[in-house]
Amino acid sequence: MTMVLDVSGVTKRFGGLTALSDVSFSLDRGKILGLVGPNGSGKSTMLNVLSGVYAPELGSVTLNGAAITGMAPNQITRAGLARTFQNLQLFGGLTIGQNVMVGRNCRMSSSLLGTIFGFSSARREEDEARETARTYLDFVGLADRFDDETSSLSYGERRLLEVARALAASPEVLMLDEPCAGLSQGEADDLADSIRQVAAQGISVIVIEHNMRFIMQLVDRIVALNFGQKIAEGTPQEIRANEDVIAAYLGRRHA
Ligand SMILES: Nc1ncnc2c1ncn2[C@@H]1O[C@H](COP(=O)(O)OP(=O)(O)OP(=O)(O)O)[C@@H](O)[C@H]1O
Repeated sequence: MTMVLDVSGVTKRFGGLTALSDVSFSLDRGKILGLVGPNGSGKSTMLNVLSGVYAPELGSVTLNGAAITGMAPNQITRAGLARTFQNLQLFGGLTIGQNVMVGRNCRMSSSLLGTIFGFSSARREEDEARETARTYLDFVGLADRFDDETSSLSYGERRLLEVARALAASPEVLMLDEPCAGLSQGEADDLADSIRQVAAQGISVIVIEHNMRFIMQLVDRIVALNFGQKIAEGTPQEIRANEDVIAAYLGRRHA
């Protein structure tokens, strides 16, 4: 097994609130990890730390052995971590294909001027980005919609478009924040198939999701958080039977 991502002792505070407290876990190449926990347990904060939105007060994150803690989000994407967002973040004024090409931008060296003045190197890169975008749109079943307006997509299709855009960055680790929100069970099952194919290509995946059926059938391992602390880690079967996890979910529901 090759470890790709190592999260060690991460603590993140917002004023007096400790959103993450000394959280550690690691992720091997081509494996799928589920991050679960009740509302407010720190899942999104962890994704935001990993993707560079927040710098942690303590702890470190390494990707292939190199520290990425404290890097800016665009540097982290270039280093190999790409993500989708809980609240969709698509560009409404761009076509579906252009939205995916934006995701490829971090791998392009041409300047905007080069593109505007039609330099041949810029044109080549743009052609390559277009091809990459087509490949990933095909992967999520949207290839025939390349030139359509983003607004023509259903909510579920927009989620798939976000996944295609993140994949266009050629990540080593793909992070999905509640990818099933707004999807039908059928669409969620199709998405699970696509994520398995992503992992089979050697890309590691971290997924936050409240849909437990989806998580349990999809992931290799689960890290469970509660009040910012890691309370359990194990296979889906182990987590399902873990008393601390059960108590965390029941406790929040009663509260
Ligand atoms: N920018 C912020 N400023 C202040 N507090 C924050 C901020 N972001 C998150 N928090 C707090 O940190 C804690 C963890 O929040 P986080 O969003 O990471 O939880 P979560 O597990 O993703 O929850 P949910 O499942 O509801 O999305 C919560 O108490 C939340 O209110």
